[in-house]
Amino acid sequence: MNAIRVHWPRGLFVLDVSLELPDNGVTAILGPSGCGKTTLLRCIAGLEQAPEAAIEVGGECWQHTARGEFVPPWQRGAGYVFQEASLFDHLDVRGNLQYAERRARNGGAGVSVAQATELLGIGTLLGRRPFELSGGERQRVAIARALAARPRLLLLDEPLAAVDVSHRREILPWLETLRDELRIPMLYVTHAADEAARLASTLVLMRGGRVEAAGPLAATMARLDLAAAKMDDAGAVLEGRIEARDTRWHLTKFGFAGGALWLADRGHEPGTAVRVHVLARDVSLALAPPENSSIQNVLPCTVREVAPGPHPSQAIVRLQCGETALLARITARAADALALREGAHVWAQVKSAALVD
Ligand SMILES: Nc1ncnc2c1ncn2[C@@H]1O[C@H](COP(=O)(O)OP(=O)(O)OP(=O)(O)O)[C@@H](O)[C@H]1O
Repeated sequence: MNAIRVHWPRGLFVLDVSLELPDNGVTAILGPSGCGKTTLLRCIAGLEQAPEAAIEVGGECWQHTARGEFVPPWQRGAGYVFQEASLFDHLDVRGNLQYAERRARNGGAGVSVAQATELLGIGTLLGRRPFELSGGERQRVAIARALAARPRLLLLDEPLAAVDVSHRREILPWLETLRDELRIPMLYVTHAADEAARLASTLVLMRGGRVEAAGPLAATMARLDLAAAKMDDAGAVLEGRIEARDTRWHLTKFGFAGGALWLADRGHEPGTAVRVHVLARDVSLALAPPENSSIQNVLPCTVREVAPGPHPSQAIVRLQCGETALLARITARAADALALREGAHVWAQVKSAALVD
């Protein structure tokens, strides 16, 4: 476990965070603009010196203000990837990676320049200078450079914020590869729930300088007591596998602990482990299995909780579908008409769901 405690009043804004983070996998820090995500990351990296902090990573103390300890950023072994790749323009890609490798600490994760190059698929770019790269390529090089410094912890501050949608699609699979193949814990700052849904195993929700909630991704996303449940992109994350493909209709069957959904086929072979993000606004409810409906995906569920939605006309419902939580956003009038209460049996109609890619 890594322990992070930071208290920093900055005028009207107070960053007040106390977190325990796992030693592996991706922890997403999700929150609206201005909630303190970047300041927290910069404190962990040592780029900011909070007046009251205790930061311990991988058994090393990086800062302990009460004991007067502050390890400077270059001795921390934290890899940092910014929103916009800050590469050295006078060096080619190889030179950028070698620079990082020369500054690598002993004892960090064992990733050589060659491995970082392969993990990010940038072998053909090594001779190019940064101005000869696309936005997505620059960001992949920036991530490889952070890895070549053999970090103990990889800090990613909205690495996809400055790239367009097609480049996001290009970079995300590489981040998944890092997550699956390296044993470096990653802290991934974002304000996009779908990025967190795709990459993270742990979710930290921040609001107004504080941690609103932290815990396993799927369970935290399904909580109705958090502000995130009232956002337009509120939804549940389902983990499962591709079970079959219907090539005639270009559909694929996704099975999870609770049932199965038919989704648009993205070419995954049966057996592939995937995640699906089902937005609450795409789920409607019925008391009996609907007949003659255009909706293909209907799941038997039990109501666990009904809470007010983002607008007084709306309600948000947490459902249990087998072992899996689902969220539905419906009108408050419909919730009343269906007499939805905890324990009620309903049929959830999933209008649309997407593999998170
Ligand atoms: N140098 C500073 N002095 C005082 N307050 C600051 C300073 N820099 C940032 N802030 C304030 O700290 C708060 C948190 O900023 P921060 O950049 O950490 O938020 P964020 O969640 O990363 O936002 P975004 O998603 O927009 O990047 C903001 O309210 C900001 O106005």
